[in-house]
Amino acid sequence: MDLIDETIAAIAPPDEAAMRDARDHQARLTKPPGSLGVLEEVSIRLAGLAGHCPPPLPVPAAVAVFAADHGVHAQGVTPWPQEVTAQMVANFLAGGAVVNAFAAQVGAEVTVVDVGVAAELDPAPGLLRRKIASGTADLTLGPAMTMDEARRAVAVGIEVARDRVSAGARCLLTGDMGIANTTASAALIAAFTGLPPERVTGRGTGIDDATHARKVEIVAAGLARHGLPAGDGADPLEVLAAVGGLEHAAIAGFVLGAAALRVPVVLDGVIAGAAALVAAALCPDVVGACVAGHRSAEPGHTAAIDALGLRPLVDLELRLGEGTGALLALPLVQGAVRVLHEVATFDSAGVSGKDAGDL
Ligand SMILES: O=C(O)c1ccc[n+]([C@@H]2O[C@H](COP(=O)([O-])O)[C@@H](O)[C@H]2O)c1
Ligand SMILES: Cc1cc2nc[nH]c2cc1C
Repeated sequence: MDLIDETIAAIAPPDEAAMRDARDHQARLTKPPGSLGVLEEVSIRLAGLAGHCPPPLPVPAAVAVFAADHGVHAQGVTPWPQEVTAQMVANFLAGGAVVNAFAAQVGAEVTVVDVGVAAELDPAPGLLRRKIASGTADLTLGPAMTMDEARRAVAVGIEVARDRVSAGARCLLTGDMGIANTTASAALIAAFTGLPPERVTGRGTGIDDATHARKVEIVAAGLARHGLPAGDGADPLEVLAAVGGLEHAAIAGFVLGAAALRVPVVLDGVIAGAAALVAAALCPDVVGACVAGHRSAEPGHTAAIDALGLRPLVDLELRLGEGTGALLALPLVQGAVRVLHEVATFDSAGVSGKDAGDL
């Protein structure tokens, strides 16, 4: 068995008994039942993932920003030059990007992973050089990746998840950087959900109506070129190789790796949503490890998290990527679990429950 198969084999469904314990415990805490809304559901899901209640506090946290370039950039789907990918990687490493500010705000470690940046990057502290290829090929002309490249990029993500957890992380967050990657994301989301390109293709970093119309055409052409959506029997890795990016592949692996280790993974925006669809197609139980950090402004992101059955914690019209939406959600996830550890029960605190018979 290779690393991908071994990782998938290690993923199991949520532990129902632990979820029941968490639900019962929530009902005994000194608050009206259900008053923490969606956060109660998060705490119950994380108990199911851990296999016991309370689950470990998701502290410390580590965000991995997977960076890669895209051959479909040549089709004019984004106003930004491709070299911005490498330039932003340098900015992340210098500590000057929004991801750095938000990570500092919530005490998360930042790792940047070059899984497919077109330019050669010099060694730097905080940079993992795991380049599989110097960007993908143009998905409208042929497969974006070979199957071997796709598998090796997924393996990179699995290894990064494993290494961050070995280094002590108890919560993983996805991040991405890749000019043109919202086009590949839209193609993946259309391929996995069956929704038409116009429903899942957004404006990415910001494009005018004419460029958006062209982007929808490019997504449609890419899907047609590869016979997608291919239906239930399709190999998810073939779909990934056909229209995905190297960072999508690595993030799919990162999600699989987190799920195998039963460590929660907070998903960022549309790129993570597309990658999580790949991971869930490979192994539906990965969803038990996933928390949707936020809802991105990209329409395809809502389609992806709906298909995964996930509810976003933060909804601020963000469309940056880098892991920024996941980082903003992190204190919510941590607070949800801390409640199970620290809040007194009605019995222990001597607080009266509702009178029997009251409505
Ligand atoms: O996370 C999101 O939902 C998101 C939405 C729009 C844009 N982005 C970021 O913007 C870049 C891709 O945008 P584009 O327009 O070049 O496809 C890439 O670096 C992403 O991290 C990210
Ligand atoms: C400046 C810039 C920063 C980004 N961060 C993530 N994607 C990005 C795209 C651009 C263009």
